[in-house]
Amino acid sequence: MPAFKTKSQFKTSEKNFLKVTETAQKRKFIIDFDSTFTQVEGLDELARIALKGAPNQTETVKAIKDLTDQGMSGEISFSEALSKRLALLSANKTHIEELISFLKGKISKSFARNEVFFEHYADDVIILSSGFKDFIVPVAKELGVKEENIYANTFEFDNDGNITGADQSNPLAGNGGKIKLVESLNLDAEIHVIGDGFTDYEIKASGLGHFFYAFTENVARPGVMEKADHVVKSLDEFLWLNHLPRSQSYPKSRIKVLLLENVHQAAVKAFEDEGFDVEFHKGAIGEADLCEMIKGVSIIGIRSKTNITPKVLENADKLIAVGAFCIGTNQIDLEGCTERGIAVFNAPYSNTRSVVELAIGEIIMLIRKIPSNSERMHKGIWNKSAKNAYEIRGKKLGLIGYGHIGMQLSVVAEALGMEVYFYDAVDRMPIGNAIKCKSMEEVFNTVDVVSLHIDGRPENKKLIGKKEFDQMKDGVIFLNLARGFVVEIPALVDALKSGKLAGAGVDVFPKEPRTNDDPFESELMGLENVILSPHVGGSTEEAQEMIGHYVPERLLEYINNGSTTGSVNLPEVQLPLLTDSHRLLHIHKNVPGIMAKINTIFAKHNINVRGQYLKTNETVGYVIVDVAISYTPEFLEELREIPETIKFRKLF
Ligand SMILES: NC(=O)C1=CN([C@@H]2O[C@H](COP(=O)(O)OP(=O)(O)OC[C@H]3O[C@@H](n4cnc5c(N)ncnc54)[C@H](O)[C@@H]3O)[C@@H](O)[C@H]2O)C=CC1
Ligand SMILES: O=C(O)CCC(=O)C(=O)O
Repeated sequence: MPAFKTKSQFKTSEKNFLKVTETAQKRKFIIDFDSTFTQVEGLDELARIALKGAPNQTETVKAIKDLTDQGMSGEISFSEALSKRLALLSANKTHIEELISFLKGKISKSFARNEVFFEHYADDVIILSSGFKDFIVPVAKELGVKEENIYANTFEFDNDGNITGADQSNPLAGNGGKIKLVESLNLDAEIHVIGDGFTDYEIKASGLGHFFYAFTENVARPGVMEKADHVVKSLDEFLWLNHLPRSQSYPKSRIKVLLLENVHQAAVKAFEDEGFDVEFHKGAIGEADLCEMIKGVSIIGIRSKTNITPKVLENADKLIAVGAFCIGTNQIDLEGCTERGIAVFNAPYSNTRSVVELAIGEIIMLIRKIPSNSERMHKGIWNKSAKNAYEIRGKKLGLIGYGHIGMQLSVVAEALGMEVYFYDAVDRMPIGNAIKCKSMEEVFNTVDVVSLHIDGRPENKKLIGKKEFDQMKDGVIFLNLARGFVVEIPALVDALKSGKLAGAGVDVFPKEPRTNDDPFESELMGLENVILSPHVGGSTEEAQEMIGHYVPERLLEYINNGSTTGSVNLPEVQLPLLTDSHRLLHIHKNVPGIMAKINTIFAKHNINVRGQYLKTNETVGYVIVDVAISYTPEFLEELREIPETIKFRKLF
């Protein structure tokens, strides 16, 4: 799904609507080029290209960059910065050609996705830059800026095409150049200036501009930001503030995404590429801190150790969606999320194989007594013996929980020659030759290896205790790679010490450290033939990368399009792409008569409905309506004010 609308996706009706909603006041938009229209500074890049391979390249490029920064932040005068930079450049016309093609790929992301604005306001967009027309014109024209509206310096060349300086007759080559230039234009309009530098602010300060917007998508200069009427992280924000045609109904740079527990960088990139305001933390966050951090956050990404509790939700004033970058969702108050219309997504199978491989590895290691052998070897003790070491071939594996992981483990274990027995709370079809048992006890009485693969629902707390260990055969191997709280640890310790269990593999614990800097403690530490691992069943590069793509895709589909595919708590709806309409997303309490109320409001306002979708579960209903663009704010307000409304969003 394309993240943003392209120009061609804005049909005539939408453009007409946008025309109607324009303010009567004539506006001109004066836009800076370097680090605003493009992500980079043209002269810095020209230096990099021209000095490629030169012995002093690094120092000279740095010196030029420093001068750019000093000039932009107002530390030295503009003309001083420019003349010093030109003196350091050893560039010619060929380098400019290379620069142009480089800059075309470096147009600021929020500019590139808002071609509709440049098209609509072609007569009113002015590029005003202390850079050089030689490279600005071809790049700005990419978005339809008119050449006659581009004001910048021009290079001077010698006969061999080498840059020798700047045309000094151009007012932009000197101090206060932007002010002089705007003055000369005699613009009879409300002037909005957008830029990242001090000279952009000076237009407003001189009284020639009405508003100054510090543009921080590429570079944030505190000295400039503090002077601004508005600090805008993207062009989307500027367009939204001014009710101008744009590709995002609400600027993504104002939507905060909080990613915790070191989720894969692919996730960070997915949100940053779309312009969201992303905050990333390596560790989990405790309830008290999270209650503060969650304020203003629209999307949160967690793994298994951050608890989204009722108290956290009480503080979640803007939360739209939760992404669990794992399988389990027991750490999330799902009921609370549903009541608040917060969509929860997880990654139901991206790490399944990783857990299965670890379980197989641990079964082999434990049945061969490798942990105790290895420990002795590290102490210099050689004890070569076959006593109580076995093959897994022909042994009986018992699975408690026969879901995604249980089933895949069943297949792999059979391929290695094990016989599989399983018990699941739900009537599951056996895969391969696996044998379904009627109870956990039946499994425990039968097998040589017990492996837990149940989920973390509250009823599973302390599912396995003394009684269950007693039901197992003597000398069994026991694995818990599911959730720590499902096993009574003192009972497990007793079973290991008494020899009832011959060994155990434990990956999950009732109390796990929140970060890698916190200590781990457990009564299981130091016991013979026990493998302890720090909840890494799903922690492989492959699984984490897959999850890092999968979960953001679900979240972005929901945020951008309204689709709830894969949601664990909201009714699932897979929606078509939105074209030439506005989409209204209404989550409401699922009570009798609610649809009648919604439809009455549509009828009263004579709304032209282009598509309607409805799905419900026991608690909530999710209705999505695509409408023609000619509706009124009162219509939206009435929908929002239906007492049963939980959440209401509009997308275009
Ligand atoms: N150690 C790790 O890093 C990882 C741990 N996990 C844990 O593994 C669990 C299982 O994952 P999947 O197989 O993908 O989940 P799943 O939802 O596909 O399967 C769980 C199965 O357990 C069954 N079940 C639940 N309670 C039961 C009970 N008391 N008795 C019998 N059956 C019961 C369910 O009916 C279901 O079939 C996850 O919920 C998660 O807690 C998952 C991934 C990584
Ligand atoms: O990788 C994690 O943080 C959690 C893995 C897990 O337990 C799960 O996927 O449910």
